[in-house]
Amino acid sequence: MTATAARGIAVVPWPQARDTARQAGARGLLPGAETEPADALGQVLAEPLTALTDLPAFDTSAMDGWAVAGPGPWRLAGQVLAGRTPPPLADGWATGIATGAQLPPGATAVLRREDGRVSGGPAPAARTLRATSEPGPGKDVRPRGQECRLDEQLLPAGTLVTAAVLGLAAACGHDRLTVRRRPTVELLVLGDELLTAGLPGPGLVRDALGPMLQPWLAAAGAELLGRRAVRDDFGLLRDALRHSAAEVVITTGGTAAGPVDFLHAALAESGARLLVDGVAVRPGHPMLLAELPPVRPGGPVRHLVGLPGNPLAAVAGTVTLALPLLHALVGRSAAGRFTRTSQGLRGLPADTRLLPVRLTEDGPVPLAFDGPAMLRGLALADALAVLPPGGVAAGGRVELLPVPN
Ligand SMILES: Nc1nc2c(c(=O)[nH]1)N[C@H]1C(S)=C(S)[C@@H](COP(=O)(O)OP(=O)(O)OC[C@H]3O[C@@H](n4cnc5c(N)ncnc54)[C@H](O)[C@@H]3O)O[C@H]1N2
Ligand code: MOO
Repeated sequence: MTATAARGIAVVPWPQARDTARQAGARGLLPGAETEPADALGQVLAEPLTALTDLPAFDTSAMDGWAVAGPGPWRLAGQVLAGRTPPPLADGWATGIATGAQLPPGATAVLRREDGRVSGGPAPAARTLRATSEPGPGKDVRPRGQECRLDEQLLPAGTLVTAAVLGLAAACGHDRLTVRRRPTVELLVLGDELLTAGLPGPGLVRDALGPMLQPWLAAAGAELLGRRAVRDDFGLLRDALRHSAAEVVITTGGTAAGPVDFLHAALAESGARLLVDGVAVRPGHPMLLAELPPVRPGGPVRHLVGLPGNPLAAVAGTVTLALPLLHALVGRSAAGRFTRTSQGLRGLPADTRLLPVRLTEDGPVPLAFDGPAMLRGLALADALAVLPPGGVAAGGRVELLPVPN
């Protein structure tokens, strides 16, 4: 029999929940805008990155030494430094050249400094260059267009702009990049028992989710409009949902069936449509995803991700629903990360298990303190391993999900 969540939607298998979040985001793909490259870091290319030039843009010396024309020995004429435009080189002549300098027209190869001997008088033209090891045609030359040609597509739309992408974009001549606008996010932290400073006391716990989710979501490309504590009050929560200006509202806590777990009721009163209400995964079982009606008639649909209050369960909800939704809103390609495990990894009979692991030479190693209310294992983890029902046998393939870093 299919397990059913309290509000009547079937609890879905973990892969289906993630797909639903991706599809919801893809329906709301955000527009692209041109930006300064430095501001594009962590955002996603809205258009393919194409080369604005051949790379290299000119035939380039790959070594310090001499540009030579034809077979040796050669007579010597001057030198070419990086940044200069050299005169042509006639057959039988050589010129000193630096790594990265433009090869003179007529040069056929580069002779490395350590492979040549110069003999003869003090005047350069009276000197002769001989090779201890004759360079074949094109040796140590990076020919124009070796890396790419003008207009060639280098990266597809959907690529995350990393430091390496900024470097490549600069190398091929870009002064602006077109990236998707960041999705706006509001984080609502629910629970009267939560403290934002000081020591946990009787019945009181420190809010562990605000400090973890805020930087994590920002690093995932969200524009945080704010993080607010919302008391355990139905009306306050309903109004916070109704009026949030964010495209994605993320709540923590209140997803289950406790006396002050008002999230389902507040969603119902706000006119929300549940897309996921409970997932066959541990931890994180009561996570949910909903569409929220626009704040003003005709405005865009908003989304709500309800993360369970137990901290590791909230992490599970983040990787299952929040990040796939946010990534799909900006069209970020959903490339999976996989590894092999040398030891068997124990799963659950019917649910997916998300397990904090360290990555070692032998594959993922489970960390202790992986209970739903704990973060101690996660804080040492390199990833969360996705263990389908029944687990993964030794030698099997395991999907890895990101953890906050
Ligand atoms: N009768 C049932 N009880 C519970 C069920 C269930 O199916 N039936 N599911 C359990 C599971 S699984 C989880 S996970 C939790 C989810 O609970 P809620 O989302 O309603 O969260 P709360 O009740 O508000 O809090 C649970 C737990 O987490 C602590 N918490 C909450 N927010 C934070 C925070 N920001 N930082 C640190 N700790 C936080 C809170 O104090 C509670 O200890 O429900 C089970 N119960
Ligand atoms: O989803 Mo809950 O995390 O199993 O405690």
